[in-house]
Amino acid sequence: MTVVVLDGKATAIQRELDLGARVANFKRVTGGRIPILATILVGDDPASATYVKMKANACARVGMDSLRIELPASTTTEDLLDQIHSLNGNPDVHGILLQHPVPKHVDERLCFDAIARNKDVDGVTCLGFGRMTMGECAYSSATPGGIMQLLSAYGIELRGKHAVVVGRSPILGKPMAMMLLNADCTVTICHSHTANLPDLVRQADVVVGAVGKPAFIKAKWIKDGAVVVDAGYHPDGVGDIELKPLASRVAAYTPVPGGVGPMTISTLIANCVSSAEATLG
Ligand SMILES: Nc1nc2c(c(=O)[nH]1)N[C@@H](CN(C=O)c1ccc(C(=O)N[C@@H](CCC(=O)O)C(=O)O)cc1)CN2
Repeated sequence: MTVVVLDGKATAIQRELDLGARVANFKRVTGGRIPILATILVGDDPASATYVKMKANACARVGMDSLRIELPASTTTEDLLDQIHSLNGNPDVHGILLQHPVPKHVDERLCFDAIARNKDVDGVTCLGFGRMTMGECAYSSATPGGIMQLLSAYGIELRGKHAVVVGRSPILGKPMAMMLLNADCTVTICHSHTANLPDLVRQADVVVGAVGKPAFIKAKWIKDGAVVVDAGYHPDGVGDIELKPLASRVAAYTPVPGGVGPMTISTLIANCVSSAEATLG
């Protein structure tokens, strides 16, 4: 059986070429303005700091600017809301990224939902989720949007397939399930407390690991010929799915690293470029 490696790194590099051309065109038609992504990092979680840096680097690669806001762990919900409101009102800023997770004492949902609809390029607001679910125009949530782009880039047929999403987080599992539903999949949403998880995963034509627990989904649960998407990112190149034993008997799979992660970042950047272009009228 031919096994397709869904190479997110290569696909994201390819996509960045197109984004670079769009940014250059934006500069040309605006007489030199540059799309700007504002990133907000609250606290000192080293992994979050790395992801924000990776996003700023991606902005630079396509010719965009980033406005990096770093706030101490003691930041209150009110302080963070003030920052977001100020960025909402800043005409030079085209997109706002609030890195998740924020410290526990901060009301993350309230802060996500304070991001203006036209700057929600990370697709984290309830409004954006609702609009996307209803098939209305909205910026896609970065990781699920990146996964859909990757599946499309490799011509993976989704219509009529049974997709099992393991995970139900607001920025990953829930929007992923809705995007697959909108792509005509039959979708089952599971999580770490689902009683008959192995039986449900065994039925999947498409499995998405989005549970946030290292190697939680076992290779033996997954049927031959399935499409396997691992959205987990844990130290030492471990995802949410036990991938190694699967690599020779599935139809396609995303490697970790180099699969979903780079597509998350390129989707955020693509949404920010689209937001800048939308200001051109
Ligand atoms: N506001 C958000 N917060 C978080 C999101 C998000 O989409 N929006 N996702 C995750 C973390 N994340 C981005 O923020 C992220 C994680 C991993 C990668 C990635 O590319 N990983 C590489 C490997 C790491 C490396 O090279 O150092 C890979 O998979 O190849 C990108 C983004 C939580 N928070």
